[in-house]
Amino acid sequence: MSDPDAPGIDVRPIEEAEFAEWLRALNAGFLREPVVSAEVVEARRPQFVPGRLLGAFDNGRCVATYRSFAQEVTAVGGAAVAADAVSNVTVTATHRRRGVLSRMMGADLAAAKERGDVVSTLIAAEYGIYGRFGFGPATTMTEWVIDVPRAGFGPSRPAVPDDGGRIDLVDPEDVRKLGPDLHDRVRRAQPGAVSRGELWWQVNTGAVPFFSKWTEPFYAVYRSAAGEVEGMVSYECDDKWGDAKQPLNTAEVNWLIAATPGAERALWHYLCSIDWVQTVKSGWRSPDDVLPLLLPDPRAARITTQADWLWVRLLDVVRALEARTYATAGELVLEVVDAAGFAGGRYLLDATSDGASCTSTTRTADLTLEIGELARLWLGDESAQRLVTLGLVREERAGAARVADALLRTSRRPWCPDMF
Ligand SMILES: CC(=O)SCCNC(=O)CCNC(=O)[C@H](O)C(C)(C)COP(=O)(O)OP(=O)(O)OC[C@H]1O[C@@H](n2cnc3c(N)ncnc32)[C@H](O)[C@@H]1OP(=O)(O)O
Repeated sequence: MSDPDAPGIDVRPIEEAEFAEWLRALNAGFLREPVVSAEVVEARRPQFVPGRLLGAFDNGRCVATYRSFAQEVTAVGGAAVAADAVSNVTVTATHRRRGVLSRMMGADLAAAKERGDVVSTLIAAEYGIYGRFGFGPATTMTEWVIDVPRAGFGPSRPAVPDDGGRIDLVDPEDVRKLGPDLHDRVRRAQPGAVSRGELWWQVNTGAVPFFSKWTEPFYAVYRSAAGEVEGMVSYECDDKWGDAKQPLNTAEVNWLIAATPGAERALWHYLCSIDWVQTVKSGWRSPDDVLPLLLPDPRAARITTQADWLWVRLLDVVRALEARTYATAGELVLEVVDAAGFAGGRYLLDATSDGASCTSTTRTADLTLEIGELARLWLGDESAQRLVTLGLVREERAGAARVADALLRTSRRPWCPDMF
């Protein structure tokens, strides 16, 4: 596919023999050392799925990369929805702003629609990139830094959960064995969470040399009094000491998952009770994580990052709206505008406590909105009333945004624990 706007630049799915060159271009696009060892190429080879890795080529050199893969994202209520997850998007600096991303994105979204994927998902490097393609920020992420001495646990607290459970350090093999089932349980209960393939566990426990550098983290597992694995955390410490021989370690959480409130509380208490650790960095958490309130003094937790996280592009409004549950019963007519032509139309959402139906309708619309704004509402994170105030949703019937919020919003905010 050559394009009149960028003559000579060929955008197409790559061949497996081009994978190493594609990885080199990926590194160059992310401003990382533009070389890839044979070992890393082999470690990443499972990511090569025919047709799902796009590249742009100019004079035989790869100058842009784009990868999509099959994923499930959890809708409100727990249904797993088929997603086209987008990652590894780069256009080399020499070829930027000549429409190369637009061509790759157009081809991938069309293929995803054709396959029957309900949504496309991604984590955006920069806020301004993906809105034009119909994506909307559907979840938010918050990072906290905890000043451990100020948190108020005191030095005497043992790291034994107060509910009869226990915490043990385990090895990477244990994580690969115990993690997938636990994660499956967690993500199916968490709107906005996404599936993790087998490769995720290998990469994140150092079983395959995916990155040029790897530091082995600590892994701790929480088991309930009944012996069930209910929580797991991966964290690193930096072995820092001050001039006056005072311990100044930071424990930085790579990821923490918990299937029960008891496991969640116990793992944070554990992290805040490790001798020598003065600071705990929470990693990417839900904006309404209970973390600060778990501390005797919640002010010891300071927010260091708060930003958009999972972006969603609805490809099939009917299936997306029927997949989720609703807080109450009600009807809403949505005029959805989608310039790309994938999912626009006027839809009647009829929600009951037993499920919802969504059908094309000719009834007068209650709300008019772009497809990306519907993505913000889909997982319940954003408020239709706020979007009306922002001029991003138009109320065609007075009070319709309030009805939308009553139907769509959730008591806990959606969250995607993963970067992909
Ligand atoms: C899911 C992920 O992988 S996120 C990672 C994204 N990658 C990066 O950030 C790496 C560094 N950046 C890049 O590789 C490139 O600049 C990309 C991929 C962001 C954009 O690629 P390009 O080929 O330059 O984009 P393209 O020419 O198709 O741009 C289309 C439109 O998007 C706009 N746009 C592109 N990038 C940005 C940006 N970072 N911020 C705001 N607008 C942008 C362009 O201005 C253009 O707008 P227009 O149609 O009004 O003229």
